[in-house]
Amino acid sequence: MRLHVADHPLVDHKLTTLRDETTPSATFRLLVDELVTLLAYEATRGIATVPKEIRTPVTSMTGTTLASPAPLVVPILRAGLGMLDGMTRLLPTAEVGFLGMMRDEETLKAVTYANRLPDDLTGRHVFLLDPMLATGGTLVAAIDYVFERGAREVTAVCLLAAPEGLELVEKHAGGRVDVEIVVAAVDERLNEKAYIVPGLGDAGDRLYGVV
Ligand SMILES: O=P(O)(O)OC[C@H]1O[C@H](OP(=O)(O)OP(=O)(O)O)[C@H](O)[C@@H]1O
Ligand SMILES: O=c1cc[nH]c(=O)[nH]1
Ligand SMILES: [Mg+2]
Repeated sequence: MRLHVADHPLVDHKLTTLRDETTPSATFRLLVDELVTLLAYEATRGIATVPKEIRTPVTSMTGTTLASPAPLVVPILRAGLGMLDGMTRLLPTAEVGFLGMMRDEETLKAVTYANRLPDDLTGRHVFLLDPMLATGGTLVAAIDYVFERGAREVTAVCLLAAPEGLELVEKHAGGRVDVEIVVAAVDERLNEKAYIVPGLGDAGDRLYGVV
């Protein structure tokens, strides 16, 4: 497993406003979108390409284009949905699948309640989108889900990760070179309710309201 922590003043600046409890939903959504675009640049660094012959107005040349099959972007509902537009803006040829997962706040286990993904993901590079990697239960389940369907490579794009969650993913997929996590920041710890500290609260609620 590879971990990439974004180290950029713009990311830190936007993340600070995102964390601020006085930031309203509308601004929160805008910031998530902007942050994902910045992270997407890093997350797509290893994307497969093939040479492409083209003619410029001046001469012919061998350029580069994305390889087939197209990458699959999978937001993990609800909160991951707030990251979708920022990702597809940079990767417009990607296809999109959906995974609905929620953490049971009693057991902290991830429960899958919706799945709209192709059954066969053979050869696909899957980008999982979820702002929060807390205990890691949700991400581990999502990684298993797409690998069981034949995905070639998984890149998880998250805003915040807790060390405990990274450890769980490492334990589960540590030996795999085909798993990468790209994150804006790694926070201090989880609190007694398994919320990330200092964190930003419940990402889904801050994006879409309390359920
Ligand atoms: O790492 P874990 O401990 O599994 O927790 C992280 C998960 O919790 C949040 O979703 P939540 O269950 O709150 O659903 P929501 O997006 O609908 O709010 C978050 O968006 C992750 O999916
Ligand atoms: O801090 C946390 C942990 C899980 N889910 C969230 O939305 N926030
Ligand atoms: Mg939530």
